[in-house]
Amino acid sequence: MTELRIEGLSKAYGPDAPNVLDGLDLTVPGGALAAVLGPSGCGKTTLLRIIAGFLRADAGSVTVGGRVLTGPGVHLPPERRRIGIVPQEGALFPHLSVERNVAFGLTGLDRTARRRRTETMLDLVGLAGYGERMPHELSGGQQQRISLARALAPQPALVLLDEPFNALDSALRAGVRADVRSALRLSGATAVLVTHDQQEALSTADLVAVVRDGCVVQCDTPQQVYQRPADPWVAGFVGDAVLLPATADNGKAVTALGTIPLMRGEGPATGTVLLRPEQLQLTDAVSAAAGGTVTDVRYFGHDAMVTVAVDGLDEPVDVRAVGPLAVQPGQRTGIRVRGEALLHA
Ligand SMILES: Nc1ncnc2c1ncn2[C@@H]1O[C@H](COP(=O)(O)OP(=O)(O)OP(=O)(O)O)[C@@H](O)[C@H]1O
Repeated sequence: MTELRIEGLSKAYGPDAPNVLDGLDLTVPGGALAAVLGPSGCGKTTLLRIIAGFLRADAGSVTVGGRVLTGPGVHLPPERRRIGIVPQEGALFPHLSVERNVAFGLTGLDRTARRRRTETMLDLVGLAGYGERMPHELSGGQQQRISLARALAPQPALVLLDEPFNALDSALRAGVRADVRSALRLSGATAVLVTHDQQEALSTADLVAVVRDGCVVQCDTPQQVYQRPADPWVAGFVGDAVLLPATADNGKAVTALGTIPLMRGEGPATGTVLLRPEQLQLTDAVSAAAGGTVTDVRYFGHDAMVTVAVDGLDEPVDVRAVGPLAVQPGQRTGIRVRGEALLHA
C-alpha cells in the first residue's frame, strides 16, 4: 500500500502572478480514496498536473510510497512516476478495441500475461467479455469504467481521477461512481479524485480534502467534514447550512431558535452557530421555543426544504422536512432544534 504525501506545494503561473497553490499539504494513506474538493479556480487541476508530472512546482514535494517524485532538485518525468490517470471524458483511443485500450500501458509482459492481466482488469470493472468491442459501442459509463481498467492495468502506485463523472447524465452517475469506487477498493490502489461536486466527494471518498485559495483548509472523513466543518465557509460549501448568531453559556449556545447543546465544551464566548437543515423540525406554533412564518417551500420528493422567517432573526432559516408536507407559504409555524451545534468565532 502506497501513501501519497504532499508537503508545502506552491505554484504561480509566472513571476508576478499570484500563487495558485500556496504551501499545500495533503497526506493520503495507502489504499485510500481521497477527494480534492474545491470551487472553480481554487487550483485542483494545477495540483493534479503537478502530481502527474505535467507541470513543475515552484516549491514543495510530492512523495508516493516513500519515493520522491517532485522535490528540491527532483522532477521525475510523467512516464516514470507509476501514476494511472482517468481523464474527464475517459479519452479511450477510438481506433483500438477495448482489450487493446486496456493493454496499452502493459509493457514488458508476454502476450499470454498481457491477455490475462487485461481480462482480470475487465472483470474488476464488471465488463468481462467486452474486450472485442470498440469504444463507440460502449455507453458513457462503460467507457469510464474501461478508462479506469486501463489506468489500473500497469499496477500504478497512485491513480488520479480528474472529474471523471462530469460527462455522465445524473441518472447514470451514481451507479458509475459506486462501480469505480468498488473497483478501486478491490485493486487496493491509492487514489485522488478531483471534483467540485460536494455530493460526489461525500458519497465516494474515504477522505475529503477541501481546498480554498491553494490550501487544504480541512482534510477529514466525509462525516467529519459535514458534521464538524473547520469554518462557516467549509460548512456552506459542503452542504446546506443554518448559521445563527449565538452566545455561549455553560456548554450551550443561546440563539434565536432556543438554547442548543454545543458539540465541543470549550469555544468562543460569542460567535456563529452552525446547524444543518435536517436538525431543524417544524412543530406547532404554540409550544415551540421559536416561531416564524413560512416564506417558501421547495419539494424534492424524498424531502422538502421549507424556508422560515423566524421572529427576531434577520436572515430566514431552511428546515429540511421529511414525510408528508403540511405547511404552505404564509403559514405560522414553530421550530425545534435537534442534536448539537458547532460554535465558530
Ligand atoms: N496555464 C495557465 N496559465 C496561467 N494561469 C493559469 C493556467 N492554468 C490555470 N491558471 C489559473 O490558475 C488558477 C487555478 O486554476 P485550476 O485550473 O488549477 O483550477 P481548478 O480548481 O481546477 O478550476 P476548475 O474547477 O474550474 O477546473 C485559475 O485562476 C486559473 O485561471
